[in-house]
Amino acid sequence: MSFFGKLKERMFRSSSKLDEGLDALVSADATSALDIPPASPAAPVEIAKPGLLSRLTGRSDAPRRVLDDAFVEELEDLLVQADLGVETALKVTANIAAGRFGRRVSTAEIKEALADEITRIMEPVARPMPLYPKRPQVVLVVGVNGAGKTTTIGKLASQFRAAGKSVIIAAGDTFRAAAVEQLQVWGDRAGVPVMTAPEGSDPASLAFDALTRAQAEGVDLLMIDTAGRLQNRADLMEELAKIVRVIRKKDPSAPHNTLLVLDATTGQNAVTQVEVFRQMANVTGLIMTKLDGTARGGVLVALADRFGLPIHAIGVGEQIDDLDAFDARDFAAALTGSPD
Ligand SMILES: Nc1nc2c(ncn2[C@@H]2O[C@H](COP(=O)(O)OP(=O)(O)OP(=O)(O)O)[C@@H](O)[C@H]2O)c(=O)[nH]1
Repeated sequence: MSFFGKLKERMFRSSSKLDEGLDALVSADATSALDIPPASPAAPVEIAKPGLLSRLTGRSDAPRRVLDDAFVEELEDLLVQADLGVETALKVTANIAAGRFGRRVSTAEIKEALADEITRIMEPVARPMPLYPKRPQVVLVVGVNGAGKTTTIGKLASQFRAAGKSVIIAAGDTFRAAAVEQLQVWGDRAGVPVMTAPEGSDPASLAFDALTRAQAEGVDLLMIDTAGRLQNRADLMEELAKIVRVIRKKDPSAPHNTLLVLDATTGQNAVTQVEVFRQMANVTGLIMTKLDGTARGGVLVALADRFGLPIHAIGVGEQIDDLDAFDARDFAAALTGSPD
């Protein structure tokens, strides 16, 4: 199945609030759409004519609604509810209204305009994780507990292996035995060695050992998992800083990527997480998990608009191949329910 097909099917298994909301927005006024005069005499008159005439003229008899102040306000509200965030919602709505204000618009036109706006915001950030000739390339993976770090590392490792790269994983969340075990399971699935350390031991020392081994073996990629206990921010910050300090003793240019894994189902909370982790680490890219089965994917638009950080991939399921490259137009189409 195509990326779009899979994304659309999975993203909206739980139904898109945005898609349905847009339908409701326009049809809310549909009965009166035929009777309302255009707001501005200069505006083109687009009166829906049902039946034969509309078919002969090629015009759609889909419901239309005048794009007026009330419509703009409702659209803003809808976008805020869809997790785009207030700032982005206002900007996107203003851009859609520009040039259309006072005109009758159909749902299809609004969806297309919205998809275009979202694509414009997302296109610059839709970037795969860069691969460098530098060996080993050190990839630090950060994010709160449960965001999907372990799963994402497993999926990424599997994709890198399939692309012919050699990979080592370091299980840096040494405080949770279950997290280490889980990573080992993913390592086995991906066919990648996982380096572990005794429970409660120093993750920085594990990272150092893992980099030493990766250098000795000439491995292409070293992926370092980290803890995600945000409850004690100062400790976590120190832990991440120490990992970076220590691996830089072996390679001053490391880490080459710091990936922040975010859970789409947390909605606007993801914005706070980006802010917090950017203070703790030099985040170079994002991976958004659990886009399947959530109607909260709109937060990605807010993140792109606000931070401009590359979105390397999205998680659309729990299986090893459920990690896809991020495609701006496909995402916008899936989110708004506009045609592919
Ligand atoms: N539906 C779905 N579930 C996912 C996805 N990614 C991860 N999960 C699930 O989310 C849960 C948490 O994922 P983990 O990979 O354990 O998250 P973590 O960030 O490593 O969490 P800790 O191990 O607690 O630090 C697991 O049940 C995963 O199967 C995804 O893209 N879609």
